[in-house]
Amino acid sequence: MLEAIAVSKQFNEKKAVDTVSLRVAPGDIYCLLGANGAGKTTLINLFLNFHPPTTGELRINGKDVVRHAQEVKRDLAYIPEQVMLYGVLSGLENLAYFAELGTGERQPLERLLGLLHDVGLAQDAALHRVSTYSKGMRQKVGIAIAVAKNAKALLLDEPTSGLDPKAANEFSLLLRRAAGEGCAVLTTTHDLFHAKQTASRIGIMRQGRLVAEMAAADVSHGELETLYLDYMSA
Ligand SMILES: Nc1ncnc2c1ncn2[C@@H]1O[C@H](COP(=O)(O)OP(=O)(O)OP(=O)(O)O)[C@@H](O)[C@H]1O
Repeated sequence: MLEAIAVSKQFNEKKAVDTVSLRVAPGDIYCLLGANGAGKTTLINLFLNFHPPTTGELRINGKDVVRHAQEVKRDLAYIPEQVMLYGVLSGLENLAYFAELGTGERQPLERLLGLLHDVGLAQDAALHRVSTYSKGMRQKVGIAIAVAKNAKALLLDEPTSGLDPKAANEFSLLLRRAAGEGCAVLTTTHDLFHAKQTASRIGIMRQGRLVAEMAAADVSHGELETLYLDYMSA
């Protein structure tokens, strides 16, 4: 469970996040939409405890992310726009390293290969250096790391930007699978189509505020686009 409770973040004169409350239950995929500068990344970074909120509270599985930073880290996985992996290591070696870092235990080779297979990374590719990978392949290793860690909460910042439609679709399926295993997923995106395809809930941010929330099933692609543009021009 991810919870933001009346969270604000002020940077000097700028209120980047303004009194935002939201909740992402286990099994939910919550997509945050909003124009450049709306505050989406800042909200993700607050959950990651990259900086503390000015007011309000953020909780992961009921624990305050600032006061219980170490415990929360164990439950959490993060996939930024560019997944940070060691380029000189293979996908398999990266997974082995980060899975051990995340769980404190060395993972058996069969499990690691199984995870990479499950996220759709071919075995020969898994043995190549990550520096030769496409963005989509790096994202797959990122998801495999999150699954290996048994993350209860998954945060993603524009994960599908720059992915081709097939890779973006595969990525959506992987997110759904992670959610199906009980993970609470919060992701930002500029891609309305991806949001509608992937999310169970959609939120729209504008100038730091969460101005709309809806169940993805309650809107068509067209309605979501109209609603989004209405909010952006309001
Ligand atoms: N560390 C910082 N110091 C000062 N201002 C910041 C900082 N981080 C973000 N901001 C400001 O906060 C506002 C929200 O930025 P944020 O990156 O959260 O927006 P966003 O919705 O993620 O935008 P984008 O879609 O372009 O990624 C912007 O006006 C930005 O300039």
